[in-house]
Amino acid sequence: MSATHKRPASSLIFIFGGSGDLNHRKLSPALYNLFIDEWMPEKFDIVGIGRRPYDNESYRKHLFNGIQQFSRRKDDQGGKWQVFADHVAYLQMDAEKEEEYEKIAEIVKIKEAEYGEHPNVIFYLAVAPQLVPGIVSKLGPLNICADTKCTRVVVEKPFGHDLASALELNKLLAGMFDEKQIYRIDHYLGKETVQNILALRFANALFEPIWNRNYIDHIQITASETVGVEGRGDFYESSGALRDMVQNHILQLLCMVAMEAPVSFDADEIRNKKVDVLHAIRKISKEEVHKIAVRGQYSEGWMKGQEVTGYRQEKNVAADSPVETFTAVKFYIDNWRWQDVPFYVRTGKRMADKETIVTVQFKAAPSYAFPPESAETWRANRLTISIAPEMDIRLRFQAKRPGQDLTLSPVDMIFSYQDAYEEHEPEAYETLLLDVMEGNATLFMREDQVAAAWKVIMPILEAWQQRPPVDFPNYTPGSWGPEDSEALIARDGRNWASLPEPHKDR
Ligand SMILES: NC(=O)C1=CN([C@@H]2O[C@H](COP(=O)(O)OP(=O)(O)OC[C@H]3O[C@@H](n4cnc5c(N)ncnc54)[C@H](OP(=O)(O)O)[C@@H]3O)[C@@H](O)[C@H]2O)C=CC1
Ligand SMILES: O=C1O[C@H](COP(=O)(O)O)[C@@H](O)[C@H](O)[C@H]1O
Repeated sequence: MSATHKRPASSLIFIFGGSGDLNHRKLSPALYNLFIDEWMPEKFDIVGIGRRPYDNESYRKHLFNGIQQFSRRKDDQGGKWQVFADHVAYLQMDAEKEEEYEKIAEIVKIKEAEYGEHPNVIFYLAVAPQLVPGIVSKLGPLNICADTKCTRVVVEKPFGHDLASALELNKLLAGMFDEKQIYRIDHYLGKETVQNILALRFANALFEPIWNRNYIDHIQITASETVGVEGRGDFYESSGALRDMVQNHILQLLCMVAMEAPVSFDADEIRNKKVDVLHAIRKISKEEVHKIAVRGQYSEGWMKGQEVTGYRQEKNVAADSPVETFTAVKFYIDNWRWQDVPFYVRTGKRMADKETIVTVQFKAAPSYAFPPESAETWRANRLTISIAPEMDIRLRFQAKRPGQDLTLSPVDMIFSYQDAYEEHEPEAYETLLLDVMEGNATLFMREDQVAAAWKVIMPILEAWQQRPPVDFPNYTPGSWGPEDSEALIARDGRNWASLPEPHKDR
């Protein structure tokens, strides 16, 4: 997130996992769109790495197929794809074999000679987390990494499997690279609407005075998905919703909502402010986990007229899997701004709707002169930040309904990206890849942030591991998760907010 972007210096990008799903769906489309928008460097090359037997031509075809399915621009843009594809090559190698890394060193030498300069050399590790330490330790001896200015390594989430493995991975990376070279990616931070939380809070004088425990009743974050694990059973069995979504995306969203004002947009300043929030999250004791955290797993059932399998019937999933596909947690942040304000978060697969939203529920008016029957009062003021797929911000307040009776109803003031701007917003990975090429780490995770986020969830993970679930599967596809999730918030006299339909009460 630079104040202004400039076209990056020449870049040579190696994508470990070049034959994988993430590259097919997200990375290649993002690089293609950056190329069309003229953000790619004048001199660049992309080398996809994998064991599958592609040659350059079949690999480019495979990537174009991904563009047609997943890119925001799905065609060749009048021949631009062909020009872009000339910069793409495939390197078939087994990343677990040290001797094969010479091929990488060779390509770097060739490209240096071709460009007439030392390019940014970027290693994007789009592979399963268990491969990461091996790759990192084999890149070191190539000595390409010694150039701290130009060489960068991008590590996909999940960063480690738990606190201990994350610390170990950090140690390994620190032995090979300078912290400035390491880009721990969390694609939520590249989303326009997530970045806009900072603009909303800190570029307006309007919200910040009331953005605290005196005016805010509670905050909710929902990241629900309608998809199941979609062939990723192998990965998901060692993950689960808490590791997959809460440790990273949701805690990062929570930090954006709860952090103090930064004094600048310097990468470390923003990251310091965010890590302060993680450190202030109230430590959860194992004994209270069952009171503040809920887990769920989807059964087989129906969604939108289609029969869908249960999690335990997915490919590569154990028939008695204890892995959660849903979780809801109540956090508290022990600092002056947020003392005793609950943050309810929930995420799950195969839920009723795809929505990522932050809801800021303000307290009720202190005294209500209107007749009590005129309206429900406590939900009157609410700010809803829709991150995806809707991209808008809605401020809800009470208004008098037209007519002779004194009846109030909530109305929404809406800022919609689509209506407000003609420009198409870039995909998260476009922003993040451009930042990597430019060497800007503001939207990436620092090692202490990753560790602090693991510390927050470790008590839950440990308690759940000690007590396997007895009621799985416990929610049906197309629902809002297990009943316990409703109970978690209802016990506090509140309920989950879903995306408001504009003016539905009219
Ligand atoms: N898919 C997604 O939407 C998202 C994925 N991520 C993260 O990205 C990472 C990759 O995920 P995804 O793309 O889905 O996984 P895939 O299973 O689709 O891809 C794994 C990749 O790793 C490569 N690979 C595995 N073993 C080796 C080896 N020994 N040598 C060389 N290459 C190897 C595979 O290549 P080959 O089989 O050719 O050897 C393949 O390209 C994960 O950490 C995931 O959490 C993060 C956000 C979203
Ligand atoms: O990182 C991940 O995120 C996706 C959800 O991303 P979104 O941008 O579509 O909200 C999730 O499906 C996946 O399990 C997880 O690994």
